[in-house]
Amino acid sequence: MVGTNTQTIAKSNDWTVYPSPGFYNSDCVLLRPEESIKADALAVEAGISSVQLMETAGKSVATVVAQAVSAPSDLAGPVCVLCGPGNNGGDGFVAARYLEDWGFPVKLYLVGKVSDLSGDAHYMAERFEGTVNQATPDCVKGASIILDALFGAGLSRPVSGIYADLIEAVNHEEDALTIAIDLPSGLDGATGQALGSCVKADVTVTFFTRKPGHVLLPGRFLSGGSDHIHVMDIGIPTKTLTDIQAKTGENIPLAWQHLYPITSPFAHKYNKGHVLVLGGREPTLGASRLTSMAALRSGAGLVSLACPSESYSVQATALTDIMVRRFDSNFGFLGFLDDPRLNVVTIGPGAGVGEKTNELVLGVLKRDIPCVLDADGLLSFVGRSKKLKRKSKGDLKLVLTPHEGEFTRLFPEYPLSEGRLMAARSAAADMGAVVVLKGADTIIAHPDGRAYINSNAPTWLSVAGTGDVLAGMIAGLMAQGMPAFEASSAAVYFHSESAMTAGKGMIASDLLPIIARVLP
Ligand SMILES: NC(=O)C1=CN([C@@H]2O[C@H](COP(=O)(O)OP(=O)(O)OC[C@H]3O[C@@H](n4cnc5c(N)ncnc54)[C@H](O)[C@@H]3O)[C@@H](O)[C@H]2O)[C@@H](O)CC1
Ligand SMILES: Nc1ncnc2c1ncn2[C@@H]1O[C@H](COP(=O)(O)OP(=O)(O)O)[C@@H](O)[C@H]1O
Ligand SMILES: [K+]
Repeated sequence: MVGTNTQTIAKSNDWTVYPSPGFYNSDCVLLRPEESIKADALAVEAGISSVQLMETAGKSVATVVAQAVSAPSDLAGPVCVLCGPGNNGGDGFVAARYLEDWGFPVKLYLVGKVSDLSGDAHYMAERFEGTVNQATPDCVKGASIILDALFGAGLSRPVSGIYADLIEAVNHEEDALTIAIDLPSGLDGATGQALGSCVKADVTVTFFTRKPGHVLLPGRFLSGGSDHIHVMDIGIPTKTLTDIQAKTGENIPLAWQHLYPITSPFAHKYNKGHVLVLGGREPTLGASRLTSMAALRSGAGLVSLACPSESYSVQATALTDIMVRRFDSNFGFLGFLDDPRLNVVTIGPGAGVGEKTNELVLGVLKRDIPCVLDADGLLSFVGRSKKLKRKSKGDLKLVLTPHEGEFTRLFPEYPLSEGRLMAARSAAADMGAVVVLKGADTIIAHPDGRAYINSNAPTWLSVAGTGDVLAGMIAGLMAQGMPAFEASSAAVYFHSESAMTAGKGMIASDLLPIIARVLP
């Protein structure tokens, strides 16, 4: 892992000054359908013919099919290739040609006529020497393998009519191995949502990079799951990514490892940051304890838990490694902020929803101290989220970590029904803050439009208190100088890694000792 110590971490959020290497790397970047069509066009401009791209794409699909079976003679039924009206269908014709050459029993079905096809797809259809059959819903019956080449990046409206009937027939054929070319037909590659009917693929073969729809849910599952999505190199030069300037990526270490705080040999607790967590009130006292311990386990030098007098003795008794401090009024809490070493405040877990919490948050923001706002800290702003707005110039100082329920209440103007990615991006841009929209495909959005989609969370991470742990991890990394967007992304990734290590049946406090083991 490449790193830098906290002394050298740059203070800027201008990503043209600090380019995120992930957006220029085909392993990390996720190209939206129109961006992937642009990548194809840029490759053609660079001198690679579009026919060659399609030839390589179709051949790579055939290779994946061939690798999935030990020998063509092992197949009980044919390989059914379903071709649609565009270039995705063209890929299907190429794959069918190779598979026939290699001795596979191929049956190709087209919606419409060869003469309706145009461009490269028409050219590839002419080159196919086998029979072109008319596609009907019955055609996939008894198939051993179904190659789905109906629609890819060019899907432009909800699927209906004969296409919907075909897709339903494909999904009904449960014994067949369904392999989607580029995208399962019907999947919106930008949002991960089905547009009308959608193929449920076992395997997806895509080209150059993954697309957001392969990582967002339900698209990831409709594509066969992360381990069954193959990305094939078809000769598109990586340098096209520099021109495309895509802003969506998969949340993997490549995205942020260059800013990860590596502890210098001269480090001591006072230069590894000091996190202040607002302690809770009855009955959710444990939440802020989880947050403060997670911040400490993530490498913060010092963590203090500031508790209202009524909960002070319980919290002080329960915690050994955290400095527990008492306050009697909001004024008292804000007094803690005068400590110049304190560099991140976390408010929310178990804090209580209402005026007191609202005032505390506004007091922190007024002092311009970096702040992670979770749970009750967010809910205290329902109906008045505009008060959280930050100017997005300079360092980002605010991270909001809502789950879907909190997001919907806080930002009714950005409905999740239009896609989680878009909703998180809009809220981040509006608030001038990092928005971490939690879920099985957590999205980390920056006000400038960049966003990472997380894909390594196991289902068992969804248990009470794990969100409190995440808030502490984000604060812990920010305290060590990692910029808010990258700290949030890294924390989300390692939070899921910790859950993977903890295993099924884990509870939130199990994560705490594991965090330090999974962090670099
Ligand atoms: N352009 C290139 O150079 C390459 C393209 N490739 C393939 O080309 C695909 C993109 O090709 P296209 O842009 O032609 O798009 P598609 O083949 O995905 O589909 C576009 C066609 O479908 C129609 N259509 C869209 N939505 C529909 C709906 N709901 N119901 C009925 N018809 C609908 C459109 O009118 C158009 O005719 C990629 O997904 C990939 O598979 C690959 O061959 C690699 C190279
Ligand atoms: N289906 C799921 N699969 C994997 N992780 C999930 C799933 N649903 C939620 N999570 C994760 O579990 C955590 C729950 O956080 P949150 O909802 O804030 O819970 P709490 O408030 O109880 O701590 C988040 O990190 C979220 O991303
Ligand atoms: K397809």
